Amino acid sequence: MDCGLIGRKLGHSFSPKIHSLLGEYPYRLIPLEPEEVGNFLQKGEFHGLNVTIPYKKTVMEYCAELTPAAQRIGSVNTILRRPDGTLLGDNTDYDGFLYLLKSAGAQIEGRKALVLGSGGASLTVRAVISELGAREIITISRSGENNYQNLDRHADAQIIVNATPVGMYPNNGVSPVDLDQFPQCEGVFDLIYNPAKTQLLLQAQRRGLIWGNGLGMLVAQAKAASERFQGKKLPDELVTDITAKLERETKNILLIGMPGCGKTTVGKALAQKLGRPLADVDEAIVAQAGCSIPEIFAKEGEEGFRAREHRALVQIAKESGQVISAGGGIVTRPENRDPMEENSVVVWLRRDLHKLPTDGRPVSQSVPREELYRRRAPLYEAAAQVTVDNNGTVEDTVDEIIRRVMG
Ligand SMILES: Nc1ncnc2c1ncn2[C@@H]1O[C@H](COP(=O)(O)OP(=O)(O)O)[C@@H](O)[C@H]1O
Ligand SMILES: O=C(O)C1=C[C@@H](OP(=O)(O)O)[C@@H](O)[C@H](O)C1
Ligand SMILES: [Mg+2]
Repeated sequence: MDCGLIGRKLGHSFSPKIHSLLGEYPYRLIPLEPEEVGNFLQKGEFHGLNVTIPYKKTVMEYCAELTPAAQRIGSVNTILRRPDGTLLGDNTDYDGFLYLLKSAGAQIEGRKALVLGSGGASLTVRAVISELGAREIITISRSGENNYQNLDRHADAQIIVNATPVGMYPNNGVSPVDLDQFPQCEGVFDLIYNPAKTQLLLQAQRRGLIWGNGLGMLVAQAKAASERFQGKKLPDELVTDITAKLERETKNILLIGMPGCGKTTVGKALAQKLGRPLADVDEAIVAQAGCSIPEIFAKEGEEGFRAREHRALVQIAKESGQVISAGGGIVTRPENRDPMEENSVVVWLRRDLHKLPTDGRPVSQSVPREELYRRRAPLYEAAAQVTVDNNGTVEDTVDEIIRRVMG
């Protein structure tokens, strides 16, 4: 049984990995140029396929039959070869988005929904929301009747779904809309999964709304496709388990804590043990500035250093799957919150104050450690999801972080 994914650019697709966890069948990435698609489908050395951008509509004419979901959405993301050799076009993005809403506990019935974007993903979203009984569905597009200039018409929206690429890696940190414009909003969903939390989702989370990103949707559409490939039902827990696994593997582990508590040292050992790349924010600042941290403080003051630190963090934190050692003062600037939270599990490393060195650390030299700790402990506490003591050996600390973060 040969399966795979066709599309134009498939560089870092998660699909082969997800399908390897869903069943035992070969699943290949098959990048095709537009003129190759027809021939590939007709020649037909495959049992089942997934289809991604830009061919979800192109493939429809090669399918002898379309499922109701594929017809309604007007696009095909899953193709199945039938016993007589003809192709059935289906759409499991529908199942994927349905899962995303259900797993987040969203209530759609009777609600007014705004769908940002008018492309293929938007069609899927609208089909699902309509099926779930939304009261009104408004599509926002750049040049349509309802656009980003007249969002005030829809200030009463209760559900917002981002089906645009705005905020997607590498353009992190921007949002298609400001949620403050929607005081009645209850739930926000973003089809993007890199970063794990777009700026839109960070805003939703801070407001205490129901929210979800596109990773569960990606896994759930793959599971629905895999059920069709394998001709059998798969347990729903597989979706939750695989999503959690991918999340653990892609999220950065970001170390924060008092200056000298061991972020750089533990970070190195942790990265090595996990086989992950290591990024040290202070090292990036020094490399960029071409001089040492005490020199930066002397020339540009703490303000200058913090501005450099923020810029370095923004660049580093948008990459995935790394270990990141921050500088001790990263939590003192509110603008660092979004980049720290978008893609990382934040770990607060604690080491007894009397063990903390102060050399090469201008802040530690000007403020006594106890006083600095008094000011900063609440900030570390608020920023961290996990707290780990670093008073034993470096190896013990590394193992404890792995145990707590990787489950
Ligand atoms: N668990 C540990 N055991 C022994 N020494 C440690 C431990 N953790 C850190 N250190 C030492 O503490 C000093 C400061 O560590 P460093 O990694 O530079 O801290 P930070 O990056 O948090 O400022 C270094 O000399 C380092 O070797
Ligand atoms: O605590 C701070 O304000 C600082 C900590 C240092 O990093 P370490 O925590 O790695 O020493 C470095 O970023 C700079 O000297 C400022
Ligand atoms: Mg350090």
